[in-house]
Amino acid sequence: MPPPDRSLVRLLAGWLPRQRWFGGKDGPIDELAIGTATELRSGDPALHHLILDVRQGDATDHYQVLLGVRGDLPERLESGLIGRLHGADAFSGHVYDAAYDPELTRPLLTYMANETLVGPLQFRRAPGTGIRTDLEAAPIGAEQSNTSLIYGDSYICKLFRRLSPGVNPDLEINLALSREGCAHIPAVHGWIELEPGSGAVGGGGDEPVTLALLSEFLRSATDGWQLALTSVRDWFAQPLPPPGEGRNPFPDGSPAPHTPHAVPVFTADDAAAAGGDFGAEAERLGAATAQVHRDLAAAFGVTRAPASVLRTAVFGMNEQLDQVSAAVPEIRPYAPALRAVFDEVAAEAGELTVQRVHGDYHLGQVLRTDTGWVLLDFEGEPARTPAERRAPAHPLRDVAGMLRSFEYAARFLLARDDELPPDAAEALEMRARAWAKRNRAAFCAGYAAAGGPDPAEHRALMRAFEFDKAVYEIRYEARNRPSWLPVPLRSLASLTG
Ligand SMILES: Nc1ncnc2c1ncn2[C@@H]1O[C@H](COP(=O)(O)OP(=O)(O)O)[C@@H](O)[C@H]1O
Ligand SMILES: O=P(O)(O)O[C@H]1O[C@H](CO)[C@@H](O[C@H]2O[C@H](CO)[C@@H](O)[C@H](O)[C@H]2O)[C@H](O)[C@H]1O
Repeated sequence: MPPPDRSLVRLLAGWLPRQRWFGGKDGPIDELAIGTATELRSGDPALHHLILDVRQGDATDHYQVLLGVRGDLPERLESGLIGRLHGADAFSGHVYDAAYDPELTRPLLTYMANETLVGPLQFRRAPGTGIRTDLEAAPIGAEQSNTSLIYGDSYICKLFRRLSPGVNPDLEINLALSREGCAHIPAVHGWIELEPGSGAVGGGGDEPVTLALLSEFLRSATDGWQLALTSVRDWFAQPLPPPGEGRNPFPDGSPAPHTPHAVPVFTADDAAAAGGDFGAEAERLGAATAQVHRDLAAAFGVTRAPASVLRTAVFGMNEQLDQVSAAVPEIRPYAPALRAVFDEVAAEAGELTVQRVHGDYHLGQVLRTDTGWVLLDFEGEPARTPAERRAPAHPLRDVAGMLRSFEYAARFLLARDDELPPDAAEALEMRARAWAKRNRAAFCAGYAAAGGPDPAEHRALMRAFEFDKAVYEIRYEARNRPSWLPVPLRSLASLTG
């Protein structure tokens, strides 16, 4: 019989690729090893903290797993089952994802409150805060790149799944923005890190490696994606006008659709009649975004980047497009139009002012609380390298990310419904365009009015950033959520058409 740790490795290698947060779905795992294993609790149930070193081709990634071990596994924990091991060592019994086990996740709060050190793990409490230790955790149900636990209704603890060397930008930026007194982020209460120089996670130099972030849970907040979708649903549900009575939805002169279900102009009155208009919220979100950009500039500084930096960035855009075209054939018809937009920016490239930005900005990363918008998840795009995520960029990259998200929200219901009769689909496509147009404009107006660079004065750059993000999204959807692929594809068809 193989030694138990080899059996554990085999179980983990079968389980890992099925996890939503696993970033290597493109290819097989060539080798999996347990990089570090730290026992956080002995007995039954036991808790082990593992860092898995996962080699795929030439690249090795590092994933964090909280591993529970129990003799008998209660039914409520079965969804996290990784497998069963027999033997006499610490891992014998049912091994499972302990993120789903409140008995095992509760001690993490106690450790953070007491700033405990266990082996290479360092539990930290944010300066000037206390941490309650009597709360039970439940994992959040959302589709995520990481796993977040909600403790009572007080805290949310994000366990980073794919680990990067050094301090995670989410922690780094949240701490820096707190110091600036930024009103648009949740309070940081604590974090977990791997001591500097542990050698795990590809070195990490003299910086600790961030493993988890504990923040204030904004219980009464609703995320921007849900709010936007509600508004789109209301707009789609407006009764269609009788044939011939439709008005052109595009005041800028685009041709009226040749359909008996032509849609009305999306004026503020129409929107109010539909209920749930998002325009004023989009404008406030634009203003909050500009304020966070201002605080990021104050915390980390700004730099003047020569034209060559933008040309290099455009080279990267074309390179990403090549890679995605090779992997996802559906993007190929749009490639010439995308390349033309990228090349236009490269030809006109001048000096740019760059700074730290959000990096993966979309409606799912913002929460509307009773008092205003709060921004979350400053980690950057999961597929980028740690250096790319921390590199200064033009703030309009974030604006472009959010404009993409308005496109997504507008088309989400449509692109995933094959059942619509063709003329209804055409009419709803017009409504989707009108909704996106209205909210994109409101967001940009709020952003510029609050002091951000005016997107209207940087049209070519905005288009390049937006198309680059769309290319990223097409790869993201193909890899992670293939049934969503029509959403960015339809939006590309509309934006390049
Ligand atoms: N402080 C918070 N309060 C309430 N909900 C939160 C908070 N932080 C995150 N969330 C919820 O968790 C979701 C995922 O959080 P996020 O930080 O974006 O994780 P991931 O990197 O895994 O996508 C968000 O879309 C939001 O709905
Ligand atoms: O939030 P994450 O850091 O995990 O970001 C990744 O997943 C996002 C989806 O959950 C993805 O965002 C895309 O889908 C959103 C709707 O679900 C949409 O609002 C965004 O505009 C779109 O980009 C994001 O790209 C990815 O990095």
